[in-house]
Amino acid sequence: MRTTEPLPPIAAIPVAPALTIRGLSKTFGDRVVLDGLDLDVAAGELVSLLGANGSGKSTALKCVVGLETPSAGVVQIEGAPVERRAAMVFQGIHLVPRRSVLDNVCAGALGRLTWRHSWSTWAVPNDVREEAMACLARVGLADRAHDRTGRLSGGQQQRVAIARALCQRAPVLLADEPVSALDPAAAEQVMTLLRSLTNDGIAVAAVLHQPDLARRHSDRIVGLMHGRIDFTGSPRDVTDDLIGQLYAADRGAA
Ligand SMILES: Nc1ncnc2c1ncn2[C@@H]1O[C@H](COP(=O)(O)OP(=O)(O)OP(=O)(O)O)[C@@H](O)[C@H]1O
Repeated sequence: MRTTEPLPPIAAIPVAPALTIRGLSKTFGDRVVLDGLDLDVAAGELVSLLGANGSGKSTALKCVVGLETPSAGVVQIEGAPVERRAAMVFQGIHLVPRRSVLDNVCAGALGRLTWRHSWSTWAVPNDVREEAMACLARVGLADRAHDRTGRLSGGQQQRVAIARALCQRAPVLLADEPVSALDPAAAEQVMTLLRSLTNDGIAVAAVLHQPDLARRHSDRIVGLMHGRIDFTGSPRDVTDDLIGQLYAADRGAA
């Protein structure tokens, strides 16, 4: 099922979704990468974004989290401007390997600490360390809190990155190819974890290159083509044909 119908304007939405994107556009030079993207993700929903290389998936997430500045459009979290309220995990994980697992998770709280606190652990208040420990317990790694992060496997490090995102207390978690570098068992574990976060009311948007994982773990799958939504539907409705068309039609966009 293809949907080309635009989503309603923000003013007409009775209860704001966790994440609302309207008319999001991004150009790099004369290249249009996002072309009026509309997307909602509800609290407690996991939405997977599929699309060929270059279709604009990562750019869309970066615009939400503030790593790119949109050329046009509106992004809101719970009906308000974004302001650091979306957390992001990446394929490349982006932890500090020499620091302890707990230090890395505490870093998620840095955005809300005063200038007197710093990356140094002794300056991190006890309540933040306790919260970071709870986030680590949530991802099943409390027993590794004092290990050097670089000693953990890729799948474990991705779970630490998710714990750091939880420590940010963001209602929206964006995951850009979170399992692309992982073996199948670790990928399954990370997707199961992301899925479980929706039970806590977190809205999750994940860019994936694995349609099977998307089908098994998502509430909704969105296909992106040339920076616009090509289709959106439940995993049951997103057929192999539809996915095949998504990748075939966009071939060469990257
Ligand atoms: N900072 C940038 N400057 C110029 N072009 C960029 C920049 N970032 C992204 N692009 C271009 O925008 C297009 C979309 O990139 P994006 O990373 O969003 O695609 P994607 O759908 O996530 O692809 P992939 O699946 O390969 O990660 C690509 O052609 C890319 O080269």
